[in-house]
Amino acid sequence: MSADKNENTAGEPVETVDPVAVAEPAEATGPDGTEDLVGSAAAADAVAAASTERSAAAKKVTEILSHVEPKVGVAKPDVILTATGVQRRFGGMTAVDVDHLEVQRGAITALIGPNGAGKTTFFNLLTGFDKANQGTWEFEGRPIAHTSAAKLARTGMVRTFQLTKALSRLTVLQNMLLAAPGNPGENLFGSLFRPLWSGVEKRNTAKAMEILARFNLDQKKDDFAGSLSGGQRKLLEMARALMTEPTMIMLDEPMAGVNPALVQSLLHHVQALRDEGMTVLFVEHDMHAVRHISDWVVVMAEGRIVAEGPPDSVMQDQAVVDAYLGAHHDTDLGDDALLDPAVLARLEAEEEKR
Ligand SMILES: Nc1ncnc2c1ncn2[C@@H]1O[C@H](COP(=O)(O)OP(=O)(O)OP(=O)(O)O)[C@@H](O)[C@H]1O
Repeated sequence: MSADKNENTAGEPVETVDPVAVAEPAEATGPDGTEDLVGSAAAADAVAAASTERSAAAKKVTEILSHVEPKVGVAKPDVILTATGVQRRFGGMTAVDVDHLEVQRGAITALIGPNGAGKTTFFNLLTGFDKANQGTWEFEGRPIAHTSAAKLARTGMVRTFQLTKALSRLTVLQNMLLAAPGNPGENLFGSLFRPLWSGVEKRNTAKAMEILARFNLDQKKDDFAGSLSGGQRKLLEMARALMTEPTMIMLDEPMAGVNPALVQSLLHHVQALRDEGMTVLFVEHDMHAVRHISDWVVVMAEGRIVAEGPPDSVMQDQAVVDAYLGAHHDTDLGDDALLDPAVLARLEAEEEKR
């Protein structure tokens, strides 16, 4: 998914959104070089150990979803987000044509599909970054079809953004503060009242540092965001989103540009969001990631949802294999061998020595 796709080339109006989010087109994520998400052998062991155990939250959501029939548009027991009859056309081409989708609260749902399937467009519609030609959708039972991304964030649904060039020139901490609700960029009038603002700033700084520590980025608070590795950038994107204390977090390709040796660590962080009670929806091309952490997978092809269900059964669905792999018969739909904790611990240790 690229930031330029957020723009509507059909010349139709797109709602004004948070300037943090759309300052400039995203640049490619960081180099594939050394990353230090896992700072020590002990930390690597901890991540590996955690990845082998399924959390209570994971087990619970798996149990709940095991009673849901894996068929397109199926009703879920505890829905946080619903989309119905959503269509988005560009000229004569229908990019999105979704009859019905329900997203289960507290689950990690992956949105996958081949290139051009409509994932980005659907994701942009859901998150208030584009307008549908028709359709309705609800978040927490409230209609959100005409709600901007900034307003959505205030209601508890937030999406991550690839770090733009402008944000890369700010420090890690400045990035966090800019993402805080009520920051001076969002409310210039408020920033005129310095004493009032400085109280907010102190609280926001404390909150930012707490979140950065959780992602092992607190030591980097004064570094320019642009100097972070690919994996650290992805963590900063997640950290920024958490500044709004969301109930649902939408992740834009969380594994893109991340050194494969450190994907496991990132996956662990995404799972932790679910384990804390957040609902996660993510668009992703990395099938290992999808298989490993998703509780539910939604597959798009040619604008429509062609399958949905638990990861293992969806990946074996013939319609998915046909639609998804039509053009790429050699695509690996998630070989778990790569996720073997021992292999990963070794890769991470090697990476650390470099
Ligand atoms: N702003 C736009 N103007 C015109 N056509 C667009 C626009 N955005 C997307 N499309 C078209 O809509 C279709 C769906 O694109 P979309 O980017 O949503 O797919 P995707 O599944 O996210 O693909 P990828 O995996 O490559 O990111 C494509 O044919 C694309 O060319």
